[in-house]
Amino acid sequence: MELILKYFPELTAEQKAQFELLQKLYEDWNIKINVVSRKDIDELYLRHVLHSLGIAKIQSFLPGSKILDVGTGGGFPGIPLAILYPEVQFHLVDSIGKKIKVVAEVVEGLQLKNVKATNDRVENVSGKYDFIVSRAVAQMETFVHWVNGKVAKKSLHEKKNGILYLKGGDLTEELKIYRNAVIYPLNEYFEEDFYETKSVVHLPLKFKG
Ligand SMILES: C[S@@+](CC[C@H](N)C(=O)[O-])C[C@H]1O[C@@H](n2cnc3c(N)ncnc32)[C@H](O)[C@@H]1O
Repeated sequence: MELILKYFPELTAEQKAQFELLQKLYEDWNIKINVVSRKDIDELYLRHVLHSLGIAKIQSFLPGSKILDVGTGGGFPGIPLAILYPEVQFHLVDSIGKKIKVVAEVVEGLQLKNVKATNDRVENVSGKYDFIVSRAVAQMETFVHWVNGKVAKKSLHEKKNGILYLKGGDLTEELKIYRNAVIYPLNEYFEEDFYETKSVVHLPLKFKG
């Protein structure tokens, strides 16, 4: 928890309490439905919560904006971002029902009012979003195909509407067809070794009506 405060010192008392509660909620739910590995539960804040919040260091979300988290699994990056931005609407989607069950329980435990969780493949989701966030779900080319047509026309943020994807390792090959993709290394924001090879990829997407 200190790790979160180290990089996000301006949390409200409610946000601090919500971030703190995450450990217990995931420990309890993981016993019933395994969504996070044991090792990752022990390092929940380093590997999941802070990593998710890396997106906020690249682009902070404006009140009223809409964010889609594709393949959210147990709720990453969507849930930590929803705690950080209570006035932003988050839609968390996963094709596996038991994962969405955990997400729904964690959302209830935290009393988050800005999260909708849907059990479906993202290809079946309609709606327009300012940004589509994700981690560890698919190669960029497949992902772009899935989310085509789900980006809102008007860009209100500093960065153009599109994808903000948490990726690791060398992305040269994967991104070579996307000349407008920008890689933001997270080791410029977080000093822990875990972030040495991690980054956020911003890929603006054109609106398709
Ligand atoms: C490796 S997990 C990552 C979970 C989470 N994003 C994280 O980083 O902890 C990939 C998740 O993507 C989901 N997924 C894969 N293809 C999907 C699709 N087309 N639509 C929705 N969810 C999908 C899987 O069910 C799985 O929960």
